[in-house]
Amino acid sequence: MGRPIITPAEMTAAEQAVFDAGTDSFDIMTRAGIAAAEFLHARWPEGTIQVLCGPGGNGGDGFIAAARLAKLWRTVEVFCLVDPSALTGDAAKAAAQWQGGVRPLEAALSAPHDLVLDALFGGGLSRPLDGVPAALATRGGRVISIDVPSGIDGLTAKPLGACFRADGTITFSGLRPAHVLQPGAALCGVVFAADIGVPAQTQAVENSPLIWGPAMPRPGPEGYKHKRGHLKVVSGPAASTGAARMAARAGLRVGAGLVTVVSGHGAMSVNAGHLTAVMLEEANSADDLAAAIQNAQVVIAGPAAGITPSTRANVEVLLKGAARAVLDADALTVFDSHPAELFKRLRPDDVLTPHVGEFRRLFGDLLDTEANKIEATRKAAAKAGCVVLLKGADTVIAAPDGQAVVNTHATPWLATAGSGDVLAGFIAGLMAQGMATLPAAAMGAWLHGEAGLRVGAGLISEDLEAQVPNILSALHGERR
Ligand SMILES: NC(=O)C1=CN([C@@H]2O[C@H](COP(=O)(O)OP(=O)(O)OC[C@H]3O[C@@H](n4cnc5c(N)ncnc54)[C@H](OP(=O)(O)O)[C@@H]3O)[C@@H](O)[C@H]2O)[C@@H](O)CC1
Ligand SMILES: Nc1ncnc2c1ncn2[C@@H]1O[C@H](COP(=O)(O)OP(=O)(O)O)[C@@H](O)[C@H]1O
Ligand SMILES: [K+]
Repeated sequence: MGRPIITPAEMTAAEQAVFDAGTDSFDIMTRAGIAAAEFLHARWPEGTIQVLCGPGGNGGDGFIAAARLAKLWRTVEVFCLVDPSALTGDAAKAAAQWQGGVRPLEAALSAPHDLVLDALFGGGLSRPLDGVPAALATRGGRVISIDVPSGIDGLTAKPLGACFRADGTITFSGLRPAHVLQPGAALCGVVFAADIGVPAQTQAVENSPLIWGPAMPRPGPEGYKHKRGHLKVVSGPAASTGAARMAARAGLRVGAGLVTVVSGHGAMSVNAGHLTAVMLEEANSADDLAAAIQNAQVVIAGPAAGITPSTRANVEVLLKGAARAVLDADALTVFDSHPAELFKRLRPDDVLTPHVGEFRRLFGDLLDTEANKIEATRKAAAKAGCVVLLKGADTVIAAPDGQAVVNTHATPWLATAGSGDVLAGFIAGLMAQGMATLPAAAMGAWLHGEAGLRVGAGLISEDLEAQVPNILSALHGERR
């Protein structure tokens, strides 16, 4: 599985279960502090360290880490927001482990150092940083944060105000939403999740080949094209056919055995002039489309389809057929004033692939009312009754039963016209070969990100599919 993404509430429940089973909470804090010290020491083996401790558990981890770093012969100075005599519980016990002096936090502002270990606030952040913590957060320099960079809310992934910008973050048991969702994720640096013996239950994971690798389609010696699935892509009108063709090529690249663009008469000649391995079929009415999709396993509708009554009629026809549907772009926007008309037709194995604008049109203000993008996408999937993939630097894929996968394996170079069409093609091409919708969406998003990373600067959407053979060969362990 990928790394679990745990909410603070799930973490608290996991912690409680461990305590109920007899483990001392200070033992857990000790493991956390030691893990933090070892993470810092392994990655940043040189330089003097300022450890900044807050008044709660995060500060407790900091004191334990300071003691461990000193044992590793690192030069450490400890600064605390409150007088150590004011600390209580495990934090007080942790402070007692630190043999050196403790200076007031303010003194850190002018003390020379190479690295900062930020142990001010983690899960207990209750208000924006102010005063000395805010000044320390914004002064720059190399920072390693414990749990989350102080000032960021672990659940919403949003800074409450001033916050640290870390080069590395060590957290425990799994990731928090702030480590994968923006804007928090961009402020965490490299994130390491240490096992401290507190296993948490969650339905959200970070995307990884570990999730879908075992289900990757791969033709055997008995394979032939009809066995690898038939994907059909509904073309836009004559002046906007490129999106459907890019989706179609992407579907073919990931292994669909047959891919056909279904086009109205007016766009036939332009499609015919541009298609080679992808086939072409004419459909001029809803009935034609219903007949055309009968031999398809998966259909894509929406890319550059046009916000027109015929796009809406096409979607309604598709959702009556047996093929699973991948609906993107205009196929979503045509339902913006009556989304319930779409939702009642969707089946659990269909997938919607909105960007944030399209998501808001269908699902209203979920992104504002829910705690974070994972929760918003989950609610959307439950409302729509199918898989929803909400695009972005943090792409969230959720199923109606609450399972969620977050893909951060991507690059901002993917923010370019047509890149979403290619993503829809990857997902649909994998589904056509029989992959279940959620893993196909997760694998499609990962492939899309990997292709984007390989192309890098200068990327245009047409470049993405050419990366697929090398990526798939690597995933299948085949030499090229
Ligand atoms: N969960 C786990 O399994 C494990 C958790 N562990 C560690 O414990 C951490 C959670 O500890 P925690 O609950 O004590 O909260 P923490 O973040 O230290 O802060 C609370 C204190 O800060 C204060 N305060 C808040 N905001 C403030 C502000 N802006 N400015 C000033 N003060 C502010 C707040 O005051 P209050 O809101 O009560 O007024 C309270 O005194 C967690 O992040 C992890 O590092 C590990 O040890 C092992 C496993
Ligand atoms: N900053 C970013 N970092 C990583 N990926 C991004 C970023 N911005 C956009 N993307 C990805 O690029 C694609 C854009 O899709 P979309 O908005 O539908 O564009 P289009 O409609 O032009 O195809 C999505 O897969 C999205 O996740
Ligand atoms: K912190």
